[in-house]
Amino acid sequence: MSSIKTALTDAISAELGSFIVSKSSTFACGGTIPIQGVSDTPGDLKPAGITFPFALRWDSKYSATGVGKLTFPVDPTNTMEMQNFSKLLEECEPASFGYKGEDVLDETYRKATKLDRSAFSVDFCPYELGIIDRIAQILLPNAKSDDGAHIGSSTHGVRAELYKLNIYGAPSGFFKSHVDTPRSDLQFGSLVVSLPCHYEGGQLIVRHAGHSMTFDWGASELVNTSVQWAAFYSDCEHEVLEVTEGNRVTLTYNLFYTSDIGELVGNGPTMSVKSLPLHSKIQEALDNPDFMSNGGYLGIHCQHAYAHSTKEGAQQLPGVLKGSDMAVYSVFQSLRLEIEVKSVLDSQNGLFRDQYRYYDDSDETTRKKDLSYIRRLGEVVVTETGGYEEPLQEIIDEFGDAVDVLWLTQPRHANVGMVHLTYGNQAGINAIYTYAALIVNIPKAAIRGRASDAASFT
Ligand SMILES: O=C(O)CCC(=O)C(=O)O
Ligand SMILES: [Fe+2]
Repeated sequence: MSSIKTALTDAISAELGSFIVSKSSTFACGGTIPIQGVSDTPGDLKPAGITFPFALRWDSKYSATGVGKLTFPVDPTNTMEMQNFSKLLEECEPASFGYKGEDVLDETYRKATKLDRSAFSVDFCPYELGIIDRIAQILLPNAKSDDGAHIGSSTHGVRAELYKLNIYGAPSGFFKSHVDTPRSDLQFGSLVVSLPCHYEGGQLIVRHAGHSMTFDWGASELVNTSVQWAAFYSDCEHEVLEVTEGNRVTLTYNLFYTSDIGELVGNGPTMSVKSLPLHSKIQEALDNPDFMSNGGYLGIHCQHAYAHSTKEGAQQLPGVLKGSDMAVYSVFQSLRLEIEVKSVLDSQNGLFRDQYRYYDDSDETTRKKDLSYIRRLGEVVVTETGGYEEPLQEIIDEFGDAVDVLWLTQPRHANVGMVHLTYGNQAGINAIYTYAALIVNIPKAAIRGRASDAASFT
């Protein structure tokens, strides 16, 4: 690789690195909604951003009517209400969690109780209170290109689906670090709503790419008088620390994309793409005829997980790119470079090392390079071609195009993207992982600045 190319690539990589870090801080958001007044009058207008006390009702075997009722905020001085609260605690069941496709009960991993949504109803609506609009603004940036068109030619809204009521009680309710299992390819996140009721501990910690956000609702003086909430991308690791006093009562919602809702919502913070240092670093490289003079591909592995190997998941991309992925996509798109989300075969785990290398004649120094195997998104490639423990060239060739990609970041989230037969001691089926990545087509120096005429991948 020429030294100019190396210098320019390093400059882009460094800038891209800090850009991803800065944009990676958008992975969770939260808020507080005070509860005021006592109005139960239908049609009484609630002032914006404020809600009235609300009731939870549940199927109760203790109640003569078959229905238990508790009003939030819970008043600890009201003996009747405290009795209702005790009944609720007794009638909740142990909460399981998903592990390798199974529902598992294991108190060393999660100690909490739950009511399924079919067993309760609650007079609380996150849409009415603006929570869902806020999530759409922050977590779905709906990036726009220069001409104002939405990326992926669609705008996305948020649909929140009530999932469970959970109680994490003292002395030791908790949920160890995990990621949530998406319930469909359209699920992108989770919303947790903490109902007003005294407790301590039980901090929710959400992590992504070296950043972490802590929601310590129990420590807030508003814990008794406000609804507090947090939403985050499903692929972000999170945990609930031990509750040391009281009961932490939450509603959880699964968050889904809705597609093509026009211009009604989603006009969240728009980035001024052209003023970004990353934009000028790439422009500088493109202006230099010695940078990738014969054209080629730049690759940026996605920082978030996507359902990139299913048809439904792939149909949503690139419109549903999250946080920093959408930001990076927008920068390259604003430079009028052809950029696509692609499925990349895992070539990092020594599978192809040494076997599949070639010499790049265009470089003065003959250096060995790894080829990347790239394909459109949306399906698991199944081949009956057999291999030994390690996949052979002919298997890999069935996956897609072998391309020389200049990678700027490391892979992160793997999906099974290809399966093939194995022989050896025992015949079987082997899975090869794929990663979702942004692949940018850099035109030859001679035609840069004009519309790219580069061919796209198959
Ligand atoms: O209660 C919380 O803050 C988070 C709960 C959670 O992670 C879950 O239900 O999957
Ligand atoms: Fe979770």
